[in-house]
Amino acid sequence: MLWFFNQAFRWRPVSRSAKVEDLPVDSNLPGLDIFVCTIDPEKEPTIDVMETIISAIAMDYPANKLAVYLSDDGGCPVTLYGIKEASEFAKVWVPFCNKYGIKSRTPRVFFSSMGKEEQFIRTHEFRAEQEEIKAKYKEMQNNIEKFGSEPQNIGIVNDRPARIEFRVSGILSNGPYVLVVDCDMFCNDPSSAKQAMCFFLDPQTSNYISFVQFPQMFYNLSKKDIYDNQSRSAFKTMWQGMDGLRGPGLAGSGNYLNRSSLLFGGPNQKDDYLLDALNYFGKSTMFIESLKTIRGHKTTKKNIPRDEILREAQVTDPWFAVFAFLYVATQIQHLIEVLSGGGSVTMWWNEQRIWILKSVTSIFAIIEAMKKGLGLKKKKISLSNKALDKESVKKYEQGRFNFQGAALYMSPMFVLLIVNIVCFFGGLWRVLKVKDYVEMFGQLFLLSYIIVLSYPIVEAIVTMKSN
Ligand SMILES: O=c1ccn([C@@H]2O[C@H](COP(=O)(O)OP(=O)(O)O[C@H]3O[C@H](CO)[C@@H](O)[C@H](O)[C@H]3O)[C@@H](O)[C@H]2O)c(=O)[nH]1
Repeated sequence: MLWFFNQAFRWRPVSRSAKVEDLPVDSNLPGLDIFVCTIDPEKEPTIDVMETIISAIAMDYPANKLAVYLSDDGGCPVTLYGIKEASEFAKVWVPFCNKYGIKSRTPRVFFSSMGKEEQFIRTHEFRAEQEEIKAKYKEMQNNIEKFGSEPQNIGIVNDRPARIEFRVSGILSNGPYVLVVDCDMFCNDPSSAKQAMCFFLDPQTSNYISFVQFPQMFYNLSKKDIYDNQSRSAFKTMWQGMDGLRGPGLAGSGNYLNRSSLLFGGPNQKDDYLLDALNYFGKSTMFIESLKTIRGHKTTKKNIPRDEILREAQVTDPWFAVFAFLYVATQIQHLIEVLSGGGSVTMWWNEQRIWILKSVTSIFAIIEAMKKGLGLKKKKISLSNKALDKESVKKYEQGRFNFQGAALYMSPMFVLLIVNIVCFFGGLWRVLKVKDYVEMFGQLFLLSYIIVLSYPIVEAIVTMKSN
């Protein structure tokens, strides 16, 4: 069944690329508001949040058309202090990036080994300026760190999520397009905003595109990537597959959105909401005025031939009737997808392992969704920790699985695995006794495949190395 439904992703994958040179001149580009939100400086260190803010400010987009908002749901003094420091630093950082055409516009990336290629064939003047900026960068970091070391500056004043960026920005800058990023993300290509505009401003795609989703990637992946964190299958196979069907889903962040679609539905939605605006959007007359501006907004569209900005690829997969053939073919198909994208056999193996883990542990998501559907669950957002735990990072880099803290989530996996192991030995015993090799071959093969795939969990159970 799973195989069957998954084929939909392969029917008509679409891979898109944009030609920013064909966009209208900067003065004709529409406004863009970037939203970043944070809540807890202990889980989301302010220094890191400011990297995200600086990379957003440094986007290759006309300054008078770009507004960056940071919402602090925790209302912490250190966040306010941090953004003042970051905006001061941005005053030197952005001109530097523009002057030298820097691509890695997140200072942490530029000053790390990831930014090495930016250093090639550079003048003395560049090096001198770079040193000056590095000193200012360090100063900003030290100041924020010092301020954040005082307990009264990192306390959460208000832990009720406000998420008011959308309304506030509607009154202040009201950009017809918005970008949403988490506070631990940064953009690795400053032209991404312009690339997104290619889709919004193209007369053909603008009729049906409400958002442009960029793939999310981790920058500190280890070579072994045992947890399949690079999410190749999500952003290559699934998102491109959905794009060719009825369009991909939102990935939560990393998406440029048409503000009008967010407010009123699709780009062609009628004005019903505006007719009863007070009811839908509250009593702020200023905000309602801002909605009218957005509704009436006409972007300067340039007639770009569609083929020039979008490239599409179509693949049709054959239908396999025999189960064994289906199984082998699926594995080969998966392997080819991984290898053709520059991946390795280890990556293919890790993807299979994590796929099983995710499939089995998704039982918890199903329970959560059911509770929510039945109204048994209060709305609560649990925040993921972004502060690096050195011990866990070390384990990850060494390619060692870390099950600490995951005991509950792993329990269905443990149970299934133990059932598998028992069945495997039961099957072996039957083969030796009854000698029905042909009948048992398929079952024993599948059982051993799952056991080998789950080796790290078997090891954890046997040695009880982790909690
Ligand atoms: O009450 C809250 C809770 C969260 N956040 C912010 O929301 C963002 C996302 O929260 P996080 O815990 O980081 O979510 P993750 O589970 O790590 O990320 C997943 O969920 C996000 C929200 O849907 C998506 O944007 C990501 O792509 C996806 O990886 C962060 O910037 C948080 O600071 C708030 O501002 N207020």
